[in-house]
Amino acid sequence: MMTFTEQLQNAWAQQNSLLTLGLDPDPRRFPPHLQHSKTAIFDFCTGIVDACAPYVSAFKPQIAYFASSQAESQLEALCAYIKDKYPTLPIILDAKRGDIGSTARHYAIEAFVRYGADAVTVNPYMGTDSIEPYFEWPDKGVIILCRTSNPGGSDLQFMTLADGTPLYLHVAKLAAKKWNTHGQCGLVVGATFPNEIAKVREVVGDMPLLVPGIGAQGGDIPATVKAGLTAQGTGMMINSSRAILYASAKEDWQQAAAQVAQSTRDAINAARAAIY
Ligand SMILES: O=C(O)c1cc(=O)[nH]c(=O)n1[C@@H]1O[C@H](COP(=O)(O)O)[C@@H](O)[C@H]1O
Repeated sequence: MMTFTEQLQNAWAQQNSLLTLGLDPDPRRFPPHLQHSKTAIFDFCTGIVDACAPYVSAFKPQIAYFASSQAESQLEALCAYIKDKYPTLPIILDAKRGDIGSTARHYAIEAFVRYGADAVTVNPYMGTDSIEPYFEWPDKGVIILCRTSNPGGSDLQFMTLADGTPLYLHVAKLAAKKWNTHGQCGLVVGATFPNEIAKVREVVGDMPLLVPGIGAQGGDIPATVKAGLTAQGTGMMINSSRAILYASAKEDWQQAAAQVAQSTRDAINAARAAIY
């Protein structure tokens, strides 16, 4: 079996894309003809996945959007659909879980066994023992919150330790030096903070970065790419969700989503080309 990072590297090259498609299905924003079916969430997400697959290198379903609609079975079906139709494109389950080890083990089973995800996002603020259970799956990706894209991300993550290191950089160092024993760790660093992306890149070598915050949150693509690219010209899963998913709520919803995915991929690739 391929590891998450091998899968990711292959997908970056095969697709010539660093774009991750975020799957955050909000039924109120679906095209009206899809809204009333019992499988609306599955139908919408698979429609978007099929339209956008040529332009992306990973999929990131956000679990809260499914759970809040009692649609976990549709998330299971969606993950199975992606595995079957796009087996080379990794699934990152965005769950941001964090809990004591015995409970975290169940979150890991949920992500890797129930949904068959290739990677999961986790919250590291309960410490080492809260993320260790995920490492019992040595091939799976564990993507750790570091410098999140939201405005409140600065409240705690930007506080400085006694030696002057900001907390988010301390997390990056722990991830690179202590937690990355299987080489399958990644870090979340928001596109809304390109300066911090560059600082994280300096301390973590080629570790993959999940970078949400372009599109609906207004992050700057060239600045983001410049700050986070590795020497190989890859190293980033740049996520966009709402700007692609809800490009149109009319009959052209799939074409409109594909168009935004394509132009986002192209903008990222133009920024890569300007550097290498
Ligand atoms: O872990 C994440 O994916 C995440 C971390 C972060 O710092 N900021 C952030 O926006 N996200 C997620 O990334 C997605 C961003 O969605 P859009 O703003 O619609 O592109 C959402 O699913 C968020 O939950």
